[in-house]
Amino acid sequence: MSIELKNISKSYGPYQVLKNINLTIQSGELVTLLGPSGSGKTSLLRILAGLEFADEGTLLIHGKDLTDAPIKKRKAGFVFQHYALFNTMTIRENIAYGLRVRPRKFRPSKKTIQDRVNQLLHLIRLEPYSNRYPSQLSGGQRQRVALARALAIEPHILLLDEPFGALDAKVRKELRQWLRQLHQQVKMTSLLVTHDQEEAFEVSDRVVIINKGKVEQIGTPTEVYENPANAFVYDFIGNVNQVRGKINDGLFVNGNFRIPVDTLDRSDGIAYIRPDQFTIKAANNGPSDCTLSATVTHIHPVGSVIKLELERQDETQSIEVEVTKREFDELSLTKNQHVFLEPRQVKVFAAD
Ligand SMILES: Nc1ncnc2c1ncn2[C@@H]1O[C@H](COP(=O)(O)OP(=O)(O)OP(=O)(O)O)[C@@H](O)[C@H]1O
Repeated sequence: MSIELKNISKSYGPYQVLKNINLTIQSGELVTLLGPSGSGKTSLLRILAGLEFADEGTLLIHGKDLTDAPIKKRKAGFVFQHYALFNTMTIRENIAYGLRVRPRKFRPSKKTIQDRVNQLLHLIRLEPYSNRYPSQLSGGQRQRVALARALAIEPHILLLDEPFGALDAKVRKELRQWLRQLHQQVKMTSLLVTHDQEEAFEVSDRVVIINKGKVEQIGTPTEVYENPANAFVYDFIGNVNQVRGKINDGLFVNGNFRIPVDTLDRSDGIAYIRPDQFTIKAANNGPSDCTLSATVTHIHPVGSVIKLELERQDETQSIEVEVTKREFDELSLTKNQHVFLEPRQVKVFAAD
């Protein structure tokens, strides 16, 4: 089932939390809303779920206008950060709950419910735990049960609001991989809300970057990482070096560092360069204007990657660079060594 949000806006009193949101989620896609705290992610999810209503705009699910429809009509499965499992029911009973409480007319037979629960227990890999109570499970296991319970009712769409937010880093990582595999099996149209970049990039088909109630960029994780649409996205996604300078006559200038830019407008500008987008050279034999001259001040090996801190020679600014262990060994870099940094990719945006 596809989801289409068209020109969705929402205010609480004078405060506009969502501004003209347009988003289409294809059938079977897993899309993540990623943004800082207070950017409007949960508000958008709640509008989709029918827990809130938009002031303006349209919501279509599988082409059907459900903008003003109540929760029931949307056939959404939810999983929230705080698993609301029923503590007095076993895992099996928890998963079966949504089907068992249906009016008699719509309730599947006992056998059908049992088969569905068995299938879901298998899917979440908790068959041996089916007769335990939630308090006898770990936090990660409980969230898997919450997901099975959401899927039991055969929802048309799945809404996940920081489902792993309350779990520790290692468990989160395991559950991310598990969610990705699970999604490949069930192919349910899903919207995940998170402020965890790694989580968003690891599990999603596409990511929606949202800030102050506005969509900043929509794309695959690779598109968003490699080609951020604007300064906010550059800053928000991954580590980045910012070099502040002036844009004038089609050139961005900061000290001895000059980069041609598309605009002829005069303004302050910021050049963004990711730490892994530098080529380090012992001697400057490239076009000198596009190269930063710097001295190595710190060397931090982090697994197969070496993080370097360097101090520019023409300006007071430290630059972060990441190289592979192999590059590092080939260059035989040492502390206090003077090198030239040639950015392979730089993007300049006018400073606000
Ligand atoms: N019922 C409400 N009444 C008034 N303001 C609200 C209400 N719900 C949310 N807000 C405000 O709307 C803004 C967006 O909130 P929302 O929960 O959608 O953000 P979020 O991106 O999900 O944040 P977080 O990551 O911290 O959960 C916030 O400033 C919040 O205070």
